[in-house]
Amino acid sequence: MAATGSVLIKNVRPYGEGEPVDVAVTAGVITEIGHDLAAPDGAEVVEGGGNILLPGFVDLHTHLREPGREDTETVESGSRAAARGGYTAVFAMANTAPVADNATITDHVWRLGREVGLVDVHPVGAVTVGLAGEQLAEMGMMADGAAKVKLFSDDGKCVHDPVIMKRALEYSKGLGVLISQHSEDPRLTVGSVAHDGPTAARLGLAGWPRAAEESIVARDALLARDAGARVHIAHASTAGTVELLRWARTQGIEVTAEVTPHHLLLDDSRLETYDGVNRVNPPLREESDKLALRAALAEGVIDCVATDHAPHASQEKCCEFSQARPGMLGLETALSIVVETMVNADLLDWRGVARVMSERPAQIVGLDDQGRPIEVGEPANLTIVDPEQAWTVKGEELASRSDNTPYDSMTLPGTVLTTLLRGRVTAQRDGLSNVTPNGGAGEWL
Ligand SMILES: NC(=O)N[C@@H](CC(=O)O)C(=O)O
Ligand SMILES: [Zn+2]
Repeated sequence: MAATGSVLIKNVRPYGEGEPVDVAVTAGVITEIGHDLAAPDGAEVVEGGGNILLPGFVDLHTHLREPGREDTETVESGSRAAARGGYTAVFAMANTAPVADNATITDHVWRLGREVGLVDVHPVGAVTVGLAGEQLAEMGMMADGAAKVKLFSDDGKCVHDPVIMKRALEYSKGLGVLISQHSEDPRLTVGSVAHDGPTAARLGLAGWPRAAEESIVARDALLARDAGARVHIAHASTAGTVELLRWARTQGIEVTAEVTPHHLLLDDSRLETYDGVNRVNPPLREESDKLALRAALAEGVIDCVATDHAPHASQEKCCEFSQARPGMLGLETALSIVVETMVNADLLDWRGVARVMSERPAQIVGLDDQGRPIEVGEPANLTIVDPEQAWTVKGEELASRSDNTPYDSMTLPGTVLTTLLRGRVTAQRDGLSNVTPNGGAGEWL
């Protein structure tokens, strides 16, 4: 019998640096890193094929849809999608049905995640009851529950009332937790479906102005300053938000921010087809915003990548653009989009990928067992990535229960081969690029 989590990972290059090494794992912890290590008795051997070893990714923004919309995603299907994407921890947003605004629900989601066991599922608690923006939820009860909720958000909706947001920030400081704000002034986005720019005007789509986001980012930075609290900006989407973050940092205000893969790769030129798959909140912006977001991520002004994985049923996405639900899948394609937009553009090296996909998100929420360096004594939350191997996305083949990926039929660079959670293999592709005929990505085992 192999000890729990007893694995020998052969032939991998931590952070893509140096000669390949072996990594031995016992009881979920890295016990040795070196050349030609012998497998401990009964250990599972994972062949790395000379590929890159990174710390497992941490997603601060995942929609798992359980409870309530299990037809589109469950904790299990979303966990599988996460593991295949190289993730070892995800933060499951609170806009479920019922809303995760109390400890009964956050603890329920946490337990479901534990039972599935493919990824650490950290439920996000709602900031306000029912996401209605009027009355603060019992944040303390959720923080003290079994799930030990660390991140709170009304995501999908903005905590719009400044008085409520001020109070929530004060509470979050006292509780040692973090609020992630979906920055959108709802009075500026009534009926809006697309970025407020020339494309939307030409296509006759109601525009969502940059100011709807930026005014809330600025306001919340000031509220955080006055409360002496931290605040996190979900899915930053404009060049102006980048400038505001930069300004806030110069003031010593503790604002962190995430960017989604789709805002790094796509822009509103995608809307020409009126395909509902491209509808998302905040909307795909202009090329200049996209380039500013990439530069900000490289520079560290934006801290991390978060997927905003938002599964929807096909009948909710296939309709006329303005009727389609906003949101797109992200977990299984995030690494590839980061490779395409950041690594292949020489904006990030693999240390940088580890920083934005794993280390910074873990630090931002205060996870002490994720986003750790690949060193002896650290938990073996790891992912092996083949940078040379491309794969073609097929919506219906994804582990997600939904198939609303904007990358359907696209061939993307960079493939996740194996993911390990505390030394246990949670996802594995069959075959490595150097052994798979045609260099195509192998099937998931
Ligand atoms: N991003 C989206 O367009 N949709 C998200 C909510 C959100 O993150 O705003 C969803 O829950 O579907
Ligand atoms: Zn949102």
